[in-house]
Amino acid sequence: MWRRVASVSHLFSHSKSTKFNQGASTFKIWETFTSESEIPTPSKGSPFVTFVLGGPGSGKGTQCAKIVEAFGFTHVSAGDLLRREIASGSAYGSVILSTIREGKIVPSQVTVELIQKEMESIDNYKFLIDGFPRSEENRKAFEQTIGAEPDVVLFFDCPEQEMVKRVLNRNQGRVDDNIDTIKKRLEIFDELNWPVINYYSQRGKLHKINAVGTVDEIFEKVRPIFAPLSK
Ligand SMILES: Nc1ncnc2c1ncn2[C@@H]1O[C@H](COP(=O)(O)OP(=O)(O)O)[C@@H](O)[C@H]1O
Ligand SMILES: Nc1ccn([C@H]2C[C@H](O)[C@@H](COP(=O)(O)OP(=O)(O)O)O2)c(=O)n1
Ligand SMILES: [Mg+2]
Repeated sequence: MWRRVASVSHLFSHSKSTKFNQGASTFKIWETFTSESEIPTPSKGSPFVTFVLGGPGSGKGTQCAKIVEAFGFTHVSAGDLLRREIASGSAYGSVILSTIREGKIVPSQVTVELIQKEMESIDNYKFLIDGFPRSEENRKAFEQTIGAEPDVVLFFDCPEQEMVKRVLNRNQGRVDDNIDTIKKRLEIFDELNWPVINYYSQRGKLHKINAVGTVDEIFEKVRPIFAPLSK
């Protein structure tokens, strides 16, 4: 069952009543997950949550688009939600912008609240949460606020040099896609990502994917993970 155990609604003005905290009919926590080759079978009405991890430029967003197409997931990108918040001119926009520009991680309550609102607004039960959790703080905030764990965690493992090359060629006009910010992002990624990876590895939820190769080659490594799910 998904339940909100800590309210962060003081950060944003919206209703406290959510589809995630309305009782036993909603969302299940998968406490154990024993085999890396098996995924839990989702039941209609329960969310199937996949966290998508990897450094900047490792190909998370690109692979998410392929997974959406093949398996009918809804893509929820933490970075996109934060950029949307900046563009909306919200009170938090300028703080989010300066945090991203500095290559740092936005406070977890802000990001989790945005993810939660987005999930609540979507009429699907299969979610890809891209670029989250980027730290143990992120991970714990999601658990505490939403009261759930992911079913599957993908980790796109990519050498730094390749990530830098891809980000510098990304051409999306992002404030963090410059060499100075990338260096900081990679340092922070190196410092904060591994505890999250270890956590999910120990819980048998982690699928580590070598992210070097063509987009299609990488997707062929992703596909079998979700093959048991129909679209
Ligand atoms: N396998 C790949 N090989 C080469 N370039 C790639 C590959 N996957 C993605 N890219 C490109 O690298 C850049 C970063 O990819 P993206 O999916 O945005 O990564 P992330 O979301 O992890 O930062 C994009 O310009 C994308 O088109
Ligand atoms: N969980 C998250 C996700 C993103 N952010 C911020 C900090 C990140 O550098 C930016 C951009 O994230 P995004 O996932 O879009 O970046 P990449 O696709 O990995 O290049 O957003 C965050 O603070 N916390
Ligand atoms: Mg991305």
